[in-house]
Amino acid sequence: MTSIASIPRKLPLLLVTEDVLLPGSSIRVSVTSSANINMVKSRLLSKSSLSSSIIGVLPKEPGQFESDDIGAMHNIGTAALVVQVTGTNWPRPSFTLLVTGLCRFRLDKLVMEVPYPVGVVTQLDKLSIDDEDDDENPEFAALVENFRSESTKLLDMLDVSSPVVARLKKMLNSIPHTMLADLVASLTKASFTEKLEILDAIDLMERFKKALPLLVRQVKMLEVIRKGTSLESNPGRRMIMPFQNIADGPKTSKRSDDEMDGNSDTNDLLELQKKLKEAKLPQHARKIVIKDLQRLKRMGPFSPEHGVIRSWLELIADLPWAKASQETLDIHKARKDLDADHYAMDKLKRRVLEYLAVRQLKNTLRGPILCFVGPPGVGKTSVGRSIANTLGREFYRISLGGICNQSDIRGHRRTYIGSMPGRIIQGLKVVGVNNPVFLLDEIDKMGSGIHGDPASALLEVLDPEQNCSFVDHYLNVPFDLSQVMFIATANTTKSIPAPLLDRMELIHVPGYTQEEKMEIAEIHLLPKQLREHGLDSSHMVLPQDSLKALTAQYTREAGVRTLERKLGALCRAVAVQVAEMKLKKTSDDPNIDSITDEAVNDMRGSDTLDGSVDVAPCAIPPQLPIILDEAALEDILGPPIYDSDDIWSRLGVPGVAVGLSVSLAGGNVMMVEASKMEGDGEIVLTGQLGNVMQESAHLALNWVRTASREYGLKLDGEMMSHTDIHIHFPAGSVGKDGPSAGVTIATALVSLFSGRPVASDVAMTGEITLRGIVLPVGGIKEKVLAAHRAGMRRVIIPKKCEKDLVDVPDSIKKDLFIIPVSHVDEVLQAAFEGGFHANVQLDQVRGAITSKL
Ligand SMILES: Nc1ncnc2c1ncn2[C@@H]1O[C@H](COP(=O)(O)OP(=O)(O)OP(=O)(O)O)[C@@H](O)[C@H]1O
Repeated sequence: MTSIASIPRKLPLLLVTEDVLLPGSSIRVSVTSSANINMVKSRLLSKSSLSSSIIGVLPKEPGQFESDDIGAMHNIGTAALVVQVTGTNWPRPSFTLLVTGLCRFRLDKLVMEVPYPVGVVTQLDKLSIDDEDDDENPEFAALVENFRSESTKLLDMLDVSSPVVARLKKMLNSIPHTMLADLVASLTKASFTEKLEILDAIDLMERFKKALPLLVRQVKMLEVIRKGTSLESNPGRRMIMPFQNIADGPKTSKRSDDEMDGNSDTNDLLELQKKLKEAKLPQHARKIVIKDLQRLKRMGPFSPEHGVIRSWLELIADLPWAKASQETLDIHKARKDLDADHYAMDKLKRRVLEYLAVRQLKNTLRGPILCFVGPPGVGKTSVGRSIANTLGREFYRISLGGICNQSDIRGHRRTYIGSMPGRIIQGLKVVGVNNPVFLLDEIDKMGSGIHGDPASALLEVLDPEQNCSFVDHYLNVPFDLSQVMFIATANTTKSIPAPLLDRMELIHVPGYTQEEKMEIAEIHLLPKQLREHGLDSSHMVLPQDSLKALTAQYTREAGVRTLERKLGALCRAVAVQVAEMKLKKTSDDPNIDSITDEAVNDMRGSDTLDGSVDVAPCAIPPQLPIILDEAALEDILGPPIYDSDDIWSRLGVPGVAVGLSVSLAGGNVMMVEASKMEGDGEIVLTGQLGNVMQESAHLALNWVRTASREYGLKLDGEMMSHTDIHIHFPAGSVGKDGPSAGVTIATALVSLFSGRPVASDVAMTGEITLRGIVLPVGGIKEKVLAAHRAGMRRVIIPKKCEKDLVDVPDSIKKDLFIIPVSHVDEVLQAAFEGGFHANVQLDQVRGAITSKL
């Protein structure tokens, strides 16, 4: 049976209420309690050695099956080999184990109780069969003899076409008596207590004495049935399957509790059948479902496939095959709703309305999938939600960030343990209608692993030609997704696979200006936060100056998510004060209707509150509304995190210039610091620069070296060979790349070698060539906004990017002096106070080059 000589001293324990496993026999155990599930997951599903498949099966009194109560454990159990694990993880974990008993053990002590019990055990039976106990005791010998002859009778009455019976029949005389009693007892129909007594009989003689009456009873019962029902004509119906422990005999002998179980199972099945009927399945699905439902009815509840087929049928019954929300598409209402929910975002709103208008006219969903691209917190997800609201459709967000398997979209095949449907089908089950708005969030963050590319599965989902018959691997029946409206969001388009990108219409949602953020905070975020904290404007006022300080000094982001969080923190602080005031009033006058004690407790995180205790004494109770001035902000949120002055303090030193960059989080100002020291002519670049940025730094240095004579810089070959140049980009832990810092590095170097500081109110962006020509770069709107946020007055941009300024709000353009340039010389003229004059002859040559561009 097994090649091991002894069982491990420590065994993970499986608590079984359904049956008693006797050594030599096999049973199926359904695993549903949390301790047993934990044991299966951590011992059986994750390990594969033989010793990890040996577990201790401990019988547990049937009445206590709901709990994992360790106290209810029996102290004698059966060490068992787990032969098979089947089951599913979805919709809830449920496994069935096929276990074969090896030998008895005594539980000495528990060494672990959670997440599943592990005990130190003493083996009670031998595993080897060669050293038989001698049968010198005549009484014992007679008992065994009697037992063998009754066993022969029993086997004679069983169906020999069963391989198990045939094998036992052949082996009966050679089965050692140490195993005989257990083996034959497991064939008989006996109660839990009767079998437990056999398990507890450690002494062999006692074991035979306990097993013999059960055997005799079984033989007699079969004889009666045989006579009464002329079973000779149909012997096959009396089949007993020893290793499956279905020692039921003919159907007529079924116990009444079994029948009850059967009935409840039948009721469940009837209910499932009814649900399936109501689900109005399409013809192609109905055929498959009927077939599987028939199979399920024929199957016993312990069959390994039972749980799998049942979960699948339940999913089919829950899916919205024919259920849809009533759509209410009214362009005027849509415009109103979008305006009411979101400030600014004009371009996005316009495109969304166009999209909806075309849908209304054509009455179809075919067309590009809208993809909102922009930094975090600019409202991409919430616009998706507004679209669903205005259309009267259900909204469901599918987060794609980090998924890297095709099965996340398309599901696992049903043959896998723990298989489940993909996120699309799961979403449909949750919303319960077949025409929701699905927001595919963070489509740019999908990875690609060894188990297939999720992007290719998504292609099928988004393709109107194919998605009317989308096949999820788990469902394995086509589902029509053509009524689902998909909207995607992304922070960048760089990491979206080209075929997916091709299928989507990109709508860029840029970051907000300081003023826009303040408007959004005032109109949307603050009222929302007040509402969520049970407050209103009669409790709290945030003056304009405080709001300005909050946006400028406590947040630095393209969107408004941190701003919303900070407003939430202010509301929480005010809520505590208001609650305490009300509580104080209540304790003074119990008739005053007040906020509940629990609410105050919640806000303070305190466990108890019994009237007089715990209320922090308010020296002077604040007057309502509480006005949050800048000092109050500092009290609640701590000192300002961003000081717009810090950038100024580092300027005004030769070798420092301010550049502009864009990241996923929006635009940023970026300092470039250059310094020189004695050395061997090396150039050192620090600040986690990518390859393109490093090349750009070398290029800028070479341009400065070439142009040094014309600008009168002390930078000849002799000097360079004794000088090291260090260029640093602060915020060294943040990776940076791209060519757009070219002009900033060149300016910082010219400033370093000329000893003249760059004007402190100038920020710049642009790529340069070896000849000093300034090339266009991306992200102009974000960069200009970042410069404005940082308090810069002048922004140098490549001339070819002038057209991108249309996206910059007029209020910002009015505040800034934007200088378009085509050559580094123009950059230098603008960047240094009073300009930076080159030699006239070279100026003319350069003028000729740039005019040709
Ligand atoms: N223009 C706006 N008007 C009103 N509220 C806004 C606006 N922009 C953003 N918000 C609010 O900011 C919060 C964050 O927005 P949301 O979660 O939609 O951002 P997102 O762009 O989807 O971010 P992510 O890329 O991180 O998913 C929401 O509460 C949203 O209502």
